[in-house]
Amino acid sequence: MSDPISDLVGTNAGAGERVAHYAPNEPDVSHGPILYLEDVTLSFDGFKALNGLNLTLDDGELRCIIGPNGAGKSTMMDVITGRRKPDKGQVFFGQNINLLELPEHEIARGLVGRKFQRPTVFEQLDVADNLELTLAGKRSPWAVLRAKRTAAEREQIDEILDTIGLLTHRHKLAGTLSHGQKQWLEIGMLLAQNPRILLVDEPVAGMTGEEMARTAELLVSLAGKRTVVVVEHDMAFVRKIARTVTVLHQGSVLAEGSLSAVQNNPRVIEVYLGETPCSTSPA
Ligand SMILES: Nc1ncnc2c1ncn2[C@@H]1O[C@H](COP(=O)(O)OP(=O)(O)OP(=O)(O)O)[C@@H](O)[C@H]1O
Repeated sequence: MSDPISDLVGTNAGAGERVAHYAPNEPDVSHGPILYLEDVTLSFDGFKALNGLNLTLDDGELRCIIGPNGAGKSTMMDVITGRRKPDKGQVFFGQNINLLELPEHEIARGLVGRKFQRPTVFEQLDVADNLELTLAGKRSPWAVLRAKRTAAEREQIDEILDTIGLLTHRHKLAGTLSHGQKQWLEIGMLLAQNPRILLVDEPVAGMTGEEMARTAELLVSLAGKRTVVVVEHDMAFVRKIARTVTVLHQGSVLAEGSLSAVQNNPRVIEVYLGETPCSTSPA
């Protein structure tokens, strides 16, 4: 009978130690966290956009990241996704995968998915074809149109359509969707790549109140199965979904904890000059 451990590859221990094995993309989350950033610094022409940043995310949590303009939020996401390499520091996925050693395209494949603020769907393809394109890793929209969908692909597409609430829109051209529906489709396209961590940048900018509420439900429903990181300025939305909130300022963590704890933190209040996140109306 085959031993499941011996089917896996990779080891993170020296000779004589008890050896733990992991498949190449399988993070060791036995201690809880799925992402560790330690003392990460990244400078642009001597200016430290990230300055000794420490951040730990637990596997399956939903984390909101807030911070004033220029705090380093986008740069942090660039580092986590491998788009930029820091000058200094460590970035680990689980305890065993050094993200600094992986190119961006490998990180995107099953490890970390990133959704940028503006939706980038294929407007001339229908909703299901958009999902198929990312699911199958097919190289072009033409390949999707030509190739026949397998039963497994159909099942996966249905599951994602159900998750993002677009089952009844499967045959609609993506270009005809509302802004909110395009954002959900793009989240679905990320899900099709099956990332363990989802980074979502300002998901509700430009959405109606109803779309915002559905987006909150969607992101909350994704946590648990995946780790979800939401970078958001809209405090009404953060209030709807927040568990743990991290406040970035000048490239490092200023405060972290429950939303009410960070809102009442004098250093946070000072940084926001009494505006958001402390003076927005209750949800
Ligand atoms: N390519 C770059 N070259 C020079 N400076 C940069 C570059 N990218 C970012 N910065 C600077 O680094 C700092 C952090 O920028 P970043 O975009 O990460 O902040 P942010 O928190 O995402 O801000 P915002 O909320 O406005 O999007 C800012 O002062 C910004 O001007």
